[in-house]
Amino acid sequence: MYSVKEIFYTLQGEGANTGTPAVFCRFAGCNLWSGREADRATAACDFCDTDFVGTDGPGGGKFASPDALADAVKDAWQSTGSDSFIARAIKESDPRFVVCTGGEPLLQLDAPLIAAFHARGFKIAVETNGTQPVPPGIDWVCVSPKATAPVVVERGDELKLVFPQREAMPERFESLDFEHFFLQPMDGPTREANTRAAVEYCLHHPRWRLSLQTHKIIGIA
Ligand SMILES: C[S@@+](CC[C@H](N)C(=O)[O-])C[C@H]1O[C@@H](n2cnc3c(N)ncnc32)[C@H](O)[C@@H]1O
Ligand SMILES: Nc1nc2[nH]cc(C(=O)O)c2c(=O)[nH]1
Ligand code: SF4
Ligand SMILES: [Mg+2]
Repeated sequence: MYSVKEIFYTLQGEGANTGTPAVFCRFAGCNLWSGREADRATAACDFCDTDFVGTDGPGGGKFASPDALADAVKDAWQSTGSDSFIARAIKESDPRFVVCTGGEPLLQLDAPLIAAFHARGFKIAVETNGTQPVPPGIDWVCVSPKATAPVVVERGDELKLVFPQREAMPERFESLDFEHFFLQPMDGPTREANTRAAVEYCLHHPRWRLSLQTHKIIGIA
């Protein structure tokens, strides 16, 4: 059984794949925060910008099998919500991309679900907090470490650090085995100052690049 908050089709807004069309599969639940505001101040991760509680979002639900969830993701591919726009011809040969996020997706994403996505022609990306081992077969691994939480994932495609975090400064991570290193300004009341600080850090440490949450800038999901 998989618990999914929401499934939606949009452009990846962050990191090296920014601008890439993808189905987002947002799994419910996280090991670093309950998702309740009352617990935020004492949570291991206290700046989360996401509602991942329950299964009540668009396309969300409880899925009894890998095939059921992978079919729902496939049905969401190219579902733009504006059907009158153009007649859509979905080519089986087109690349398909699913971003598994949450919540913490690696509490639920397992080998049978990876196989079910691949069987439907999807490349699979994951957005993870790095505290859970990554199962084999995932095509793109994005790790976003959180201050006090132990990181067990030491390699991947991109390391995307929300900045600044007092106990997770970039120097702690730059010896890990990632292809891309990004700083993403922490959204919230100090977002503008955080953005200026991230720009400054990248200018002084050029192996780090800036990741903006472009979907928020342009007002898409
Ligand atoms: C909501 S998390 C879900 C996936 C996973 N639990 C994780 O933390 O990577 C998706 C991405 O949003 C980032 N994020 C969460 N809250 C943020 C905030 N306030 N500002 C900027 N990025 C944030 C996370 O660091 C992560 O890269
Ligand atoms: N457009 C868009 N891109 C994203 N990249 C990572 C997201 C996430 O919440 O994991 C996200 C999201 O919520 N929307
Ligand atoms: S680890 Fe990810 S999903 Fe969990 S609270 Fe932090 S940002 Fe949100
Ligand atoms: Mg998001």
